[in-house]
Amino acid sequence: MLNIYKSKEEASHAAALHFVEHAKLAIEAKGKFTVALTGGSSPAGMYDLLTTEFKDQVAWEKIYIFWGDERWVPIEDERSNAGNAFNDFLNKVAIPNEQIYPMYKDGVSAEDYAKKYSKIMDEVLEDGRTFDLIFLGMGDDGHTASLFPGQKVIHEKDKKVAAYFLEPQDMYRITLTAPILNAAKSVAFIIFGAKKADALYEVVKGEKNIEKYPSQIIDPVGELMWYVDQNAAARL
Ligand SMILES: O=C(O)[C@H](O)[C@@H](O)[C@H](O)[C@H](O)COP(=O)(O)O
Repeated sequence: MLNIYKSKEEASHAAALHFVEHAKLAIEAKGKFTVALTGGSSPAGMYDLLTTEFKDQVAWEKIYIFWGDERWVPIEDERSNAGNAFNDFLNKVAIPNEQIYPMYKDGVSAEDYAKKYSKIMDEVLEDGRTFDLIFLGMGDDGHTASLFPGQKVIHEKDKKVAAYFLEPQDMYRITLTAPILNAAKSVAFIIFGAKKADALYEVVKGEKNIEKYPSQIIDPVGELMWYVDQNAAARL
């Protein structure tokens, strides 16, 4: 369901509520909530609300945090999705450290850690592959997670987690793959800003072309929610 909000603040509030409500349902049903965070700057407003207005509404000790993708850089690096999430969110709520699984580890290769991350998912997720909730951002080129236009990883069907060298960014990326993203009980896109308007139009209304617009791949067995502001939705 595509929800268009007047501002990114309103959209962030709705996305934070999505987190709180899905956490409550999952914890009531099975005593835990597994979520994969997106990277990028779009979740910042949601994190701010989860650590203030909504902080007392979540049983943080029952939450298990993964990531949808990561740049293969140390957590201290300003480009690190995990590093940013710790600074903006995880250092401010009481999730047990052993329930937070950064998608990066010093001293191992991205490829080896992709295999290890897949094993961690086997241990923590009830069937090794289904998240209760996955947040995704979208680039102005239509990528999501680290599924970038023209990259072979878009078509990965076997590995749950894949790592590869992303030429245009001169860095390794590690990412959940389409089968895992689409196995989720709930997927929520968070997309703001006019520079995303063309890509969002192509992803939602354009011709099917997952090579060019990988976000089109996202079609989860569960619900798909879009939290977008009117600037990003200008062409819809
Ligand atoms: O590691 C990453 O870059 C992200 O996971 C990526 O998929 C991000 O969600 C989009 O690039 C949007 O980024 P912004 O939210 O910064 O626009």
